[in-house]
Parts: sequence; structure tokens; C-alpha cells
Amino acid sequence: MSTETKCNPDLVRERAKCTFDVNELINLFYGSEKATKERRHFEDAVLAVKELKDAIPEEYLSHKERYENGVRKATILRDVYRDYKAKHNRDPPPNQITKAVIKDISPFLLHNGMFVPTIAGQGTPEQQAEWLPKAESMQIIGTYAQTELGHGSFIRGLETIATYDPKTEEFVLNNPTLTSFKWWPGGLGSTVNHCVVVAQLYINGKSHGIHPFIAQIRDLDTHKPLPGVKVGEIGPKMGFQTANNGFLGFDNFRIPRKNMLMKNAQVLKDGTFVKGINEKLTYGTMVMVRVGIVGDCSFYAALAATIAVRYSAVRHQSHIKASEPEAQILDYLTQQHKLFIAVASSHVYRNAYLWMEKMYTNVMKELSQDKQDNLPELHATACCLKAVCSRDAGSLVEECRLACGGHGYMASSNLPLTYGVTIAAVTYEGERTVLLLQTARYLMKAWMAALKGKVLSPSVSYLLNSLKESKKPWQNTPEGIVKGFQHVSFGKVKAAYETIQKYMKQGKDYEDAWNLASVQLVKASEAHSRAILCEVSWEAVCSSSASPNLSRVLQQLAQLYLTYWTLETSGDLLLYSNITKDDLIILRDKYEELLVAIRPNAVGLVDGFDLRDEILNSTLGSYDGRVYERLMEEALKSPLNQETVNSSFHKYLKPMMEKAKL
Ligand SMILES: CC/C=C\C/C=C\C/C=C\C/C=C\C/C=C\C/C=C/C(=O)SCCNC(=O)CCNC(=O)[C@H](O)C(C)(C)COP(=O)(O)OP(=O)(O)OC[C@H]1O[C@@H](n2cnc3c(N)ncnc32)[C@H](O)[C@@H]1OP(=O)(O)O
Ligand SMILES: Cc1cc2nc3c(=O)[nH]c(=O)nc-3n(C[C@H](O)[C@H](O)[C@H](O)COP(=O)(O)OP(=O)(O)OC[C@H]3O[C@@H](n4cnc5c(N)ncnc54)[C@H](O)[C@@H]3O)c2cc1C
Repeated sequence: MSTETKCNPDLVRERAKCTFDVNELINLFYGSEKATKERRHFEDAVLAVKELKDAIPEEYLSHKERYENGVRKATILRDVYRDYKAKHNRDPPPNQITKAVIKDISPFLLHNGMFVPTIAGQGTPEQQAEWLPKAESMQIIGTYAQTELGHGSFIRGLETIATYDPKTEEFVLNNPTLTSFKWWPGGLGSTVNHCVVVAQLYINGKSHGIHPFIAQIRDLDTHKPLPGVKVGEIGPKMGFQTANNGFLGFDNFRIPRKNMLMKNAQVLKDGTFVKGINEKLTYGTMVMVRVGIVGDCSFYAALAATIAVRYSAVRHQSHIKASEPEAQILDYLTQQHKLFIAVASSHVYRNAYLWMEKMYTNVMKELSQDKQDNLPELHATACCLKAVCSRDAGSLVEECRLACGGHGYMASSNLPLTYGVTIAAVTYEGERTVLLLQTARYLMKAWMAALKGKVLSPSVSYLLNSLKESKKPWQNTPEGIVKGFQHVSFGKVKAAYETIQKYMKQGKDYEDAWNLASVQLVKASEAHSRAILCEVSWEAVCSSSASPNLSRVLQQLAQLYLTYWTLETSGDLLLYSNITKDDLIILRDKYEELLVAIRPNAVGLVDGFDLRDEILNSTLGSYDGRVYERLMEEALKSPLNQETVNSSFHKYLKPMMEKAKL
């Protein structure tokens, strides 16, 4: 980090006000002092590589140049990872330094994030032994090719076909229609030579559902598409410009039998199909990534909050009191209302991610012992938390951007790109509504079990408690609010269930009744997610090992989250809990008190995310607060400022002006 001496004086004053030890917060957020040291050490190593620095901002490059620069940097970054591993005999610590290097999304994201994990998770030990060493060492580069032009959400409807030919012991891959073309996979456009292709398996004319296959699609030497492969890039998007998303179609393309990932289902040489213990295990990589996305949401909320809070401490505009100098915009309560929820939410998502990661690890361990009982809970929880955290994080990033006024609209603030990247997570890895409806299926089953007095899984056991406690008075405490959100979820689950029953009594079948109740079902899932986020995050701060000074501030943040959402969803609470109008007025006042209490620590709290200037990549958010200098320095990098008079003056403007004189 930069030294205090060069800092903007407002930021120096802000840091002096901080009531807790920022380093303690950093160590707590990232796990330990050792984890912080190792992460920073690795980040230093990456940033020391001169070739990773960009000569001009990415925005001035063409689509093609941006991609090529992305690949160039991704390969150098990969070397740094390899060298670290060789030297330390372990992978680098979790870090976000890719953001400092690639800025947008790495063309290798899908290789590391889904191709390798799918081989590890869906391959037999022999298949892992064949492909993992090559993939991990980047001798082959791959992606996860599932979505098609015609189908993304409903994957049982995928149209890519893998027909088994027992004579040659091969699968024949085909994309018979335009809508069957793979569309979206990252890296597919021009980067990868392999992919996991998810396709409908046919044996002797019989369909056996979707399965993952490994296909080599480009020649390893020439990188030309192999015969029978049509592949390309899908073009510019809202973000993800360097992710190199692509399309792919096969025409009678043959792969050996051993290329079907067979940890779950298998196809024997003679074409016998052997079912796996649970066909949904084929969807395993998606579950893992959904868990990871909750962690990503914490990062993006932290990044946007750091930029907007630091900028708001530096920016002065208007007066609170006419007799006083222009105020720091951070002193306006409305600004605090916009920003502090992003700071608080980042902590909430982080705690939810750690909680989900534990659940994921436990279920994976159980699955390795053929125990599947907790898989439905994992799937349902990963679906709804991914859906709710990504949508909220997108909104928070946008709010932070708007809170920076005009300068937030500048690409150099890094807030527009951050929004484009964050909001993509609402769609990828399962569209929000579709995932919330998956959770709703689980909630309906849980509700039916609750009605029968059965024991429920931990994440939904509150449904039983709420059934018993519905008469208890509201309590204006964090624990009381958590219970309140559980009551809302309980009320919405019950109402959605009763709506389905109502339609069925009117003669509708279950599917139509489900569709007619689906707005309520989605809202029930959202309420369930909010109840989990509130409970998990409050428990995490209460059980944290933080010092009293830090603990006080972390509790304020967690309470801010609880109170913010109580006020945002007061209608639901009035409908489904015993909260009163007077309680809401008390909580409104409490919320405003929390904003005021957090205000002196705002800069310390975002410093506690420990995001380097290179990761923030923002004229508005750097540690030293040289906002105006940086805005001007970045503007001067515009190619239009490299010449005093642009040729368009002579070509178009002057002739127009002269014509106008005639
Ligand atoms: C610990 C982790 C740590 C770190 C993680 C590391 C990295 C992550 C971080 C970074 C991310 C890397 C890359 C991301 C960036 C961009 C890449 C984007 C990639 C993609 O988008 S890939 C494509 C993703 N596509 C989807 O998500 C498709 C969504 N659709 C579906 O998943 C299914 O179609 C759907 C909606 C679940 C329905 O499936 P289906 O029709 O087959 O089922 P039903 O609705 O009939 O339900 C039947 C039954 O099955 C249960 N079930 C469904 N899915 C699962 C599952 N995954 N696991 C377990 N069970 C499942 C369902 O609940 C039903 O049960 P029931 O009958 O009710 O008992
Ligand atoms: C940036 C980005 C990167 C991606 N990377 C990859 C990748 O690497 N590999 C890959 O395979 N895919 C990738 N995808 C694809 C992504 O997984 C899909 O776009 C996503 O799963 C949504 O599917 P869809 O596009 O078919 O949306 P649709 O399902 O067509 O959604 C459109 C609308 O229909 C609604 N809808 C659909 N079904 C239902 C239903 N059953 N009930 C109620 N409403 C419904 C949705 O709620 C939504 O409002 C990526 C997408 C993006 C945006």
C-alpha cells in the first residue's frame, strides 16, 4: 500500500479516526495473519512482472487486441502460478490478483473454474490420470460447453447428440440444428483446444439423458479446428470481453468411448448403459461454482464499496451547514445509506460463502461414501444463495457507481466494468428465477414434511420452529430480527403451498398449479435466502474471535444488514411476523443511528478489504485518494489527446462549417 504521507488529507484524517485495528480486520477477513502475508507475497510476485502492466487502458483497444492482450497476460500469469507452486510446493493462496492483471475476465477462467474441476469431479480415476496432469499443466486448454443457442436453463432439453457406435467403440457427436449449437462457453471462441461437451447420449436409438464428454476440438500444433468441428467467438457483450465466449457445432465428430466422463453413469464396450447412483451428480460442477459465486459476490461488493467510500471521503460538495466549508459527501446520511450496506453485505456474503463451503465439503465427503441424503439441501441452498447474492451484489455495485456521481460513469472509475461483470452472475451458472424455483421445490417438500411432523434438514428446520412460535411477540434484537425473517419465509412458504393446493382443488394439475403459484414460490425462496443470510452472518459475528474494538464494529455492520432488510421488507414482516408499526419506527431510528456510528470507521472498514490499487484499478478508489489527479492523468491517455487536431476536423467538420456559410 502507498504511504500515508502522499495521501489526500481527508483520507489521512479518516484513517486517524478509525476505532479498530485495520490489520486485525484484514487478518480476520482473509482467515489469519499468515494467510494475509502469503496472499500479499503472491500479489507482490505477480505485480513485479513488468510485462503484465498495460501500456494504455484496455478500453482503447479493439475487441481483437483486448483478447490478444488478455491471452498474453493470462499465459504470463500462469507462469507465475507455476513458479510459485514449484518453489513452495503448494498452490498460491486464494487471491484476486487476476483482476489487477486481466482487469475483465481471463480467457482461462473456464479452464481453471470448470474444465479441470469437471474432470476431477466427473472422471474415473483412469480418466483423471489421463487428463488432469495435462490440463493442470496447460498442455491442453479446455472449457465447459453446456449451454446452446436454444437451451441454457433447461439442460435436459439440450440438443447436442452423442450416439454410441459399438463397432468402433466411439461416440459420434452431432449438432443437428442451429439451436443445438453450443453458445457461451468461455475460452471457446479462440483459446481452447478441448472441452467438456454436455450432450444427449443415444445408444441403439434409445436416449439416456445428458452426460459430459471430453472432445478435442482444435489441433494442438496449428490450433485449427479439427475436421467436423465448427467453432468461433460470439462477439461483444456487456462485460466478459476477454472471456472469449464462443460457439461450437459438431458434424459426425468421433471421440473414443473413454472420452465420456464415467464416474457416475457408464457406457460399456458393447453399448450397455450403466446408470449412476444419482443422475443429478452429473450437475456437480455447477453446484461447486454456485458456491464459489457467493464468494465472488463478496469480492465485487467489497471492490465497489472501497472505490465509492474512499471517493466519498475525498469528494466535497455543497454544505450541510451554510456556515461551514463544503462537506465531504460521505457526511450526507443519504450517501451512507447507499454505501454502508455494500460494506456490510460483503461481510455477509463472505460468511455465507464460508458456511456454504463447509456444507459443500461435507456433502462431497458423504458422496464419496455413497451417502446422498444431504445433496438436495446443498443443491437447494447453493441455488438460492447464488441467485440472491448475485442480484443483490449487482444492485450494490450499481448503487456505488451512482453514488460517485458523474465520475462513476467514467470507465476509469472501474465501476461500469465491475457492474457488467457482477451482474452476469445473475444469469450464468443458472438463471436467477430458475434457480429460485429449484429451491422452491425443496421448500415445498420440506413444508409437506413439516406438516407431517417429520425432522427437517438444518437449513429449513426453522419452518418447524416457526410453526410452533407463530404467536410469540416480536423482539427488536438481532436474534429477534433473524426470527422475524424466518417467520416471513415460513409465511411465504405456507402461502405458496396453499396457493398450489387452491389451484389443484379448482381442478388444475400440479404443474399448472405450480406455474400459477410461481411468483409466490420465487418470493418464498428469496425470503428463505434472506433468513439464511441473516442467521449465518449474525452467528458468524457473534462467534468471531475479534477483539472488543473490532467486534463492536462488525456487530454494527451485521446489525445494519439486518435492519436495512427489515426496513426494505417491512410489508412482508407486517404480514407474516408479529412486528408492529412502533417496532418499525424504533428500527428506522436504530438504522440511522447505525449509519452515524459506522461513519467514523467507513474508510477503515474498506481498507480492511485490503484490495490493492492495482486490483481496484480505479481513478476514484485508490488508497492515496489522488482522485482528480488520476482522472486527468487517465483522460490524457486517450488516443484523441495524442494529437492537437484530429483528422476528422479537416475531413468533416471544416467542410460542414464551410458549407454552412454558403
Ligand atoms: C467449494 C467451492 C469453492 C470454489 C469454487 C470455485 C470456483 C468458482 C468461482 C468462479 C466461477 C468460475 C466460472 C464462472 C464464470 C462463468 C462461467 C459460466 C458457466 C456456466 O454458466 S455453465 C452453464 C450453467 N448452466 C446452468 O446452470 C443450467 C441451469 N439448469 C440446471 O441446472 C437444471 O436444468 C435445473 C434447473 C436444475 C433443472 O434440472 P432438471 O430438469 O434435470 O431437474 P428437475 O427440475 O426436473 O429436478 C429434478 C430433481 O433433481 C434435483 N436437482 C437438480 N439439479 C440438481 C443438482 N445440481 N444437484 C442435486 N440435485 C439436483 C432437483 O432438486 C429435483 O429434485 P426433486 O425431484 O425435487 O427431489
Ligand atoms: C457471461 C456469461 C458466461 C457464460 N458462460 C458459460 C459457459 O462457460 N458455459 C456454458 O455452458 N454456459 C455459459 N453461459 C450460459 C448460461 O449458463 C446461461 O445463459 C444461463 O444458464 C441461462 O440460460 P438461458 O440463457 O437459456 O436463459 P433462459 O432460460 O432462456 O432465460 C430467459 C428467461 O426465461 C425464464 N425462464 C426460463 N426457464 C424458466 C422456468 N422453468 N420457469 C420460469 N422462468 C423460466 C428465465 O427466468 C428468464 O427470465 C454463460 C452466460 C453468460 C451470460
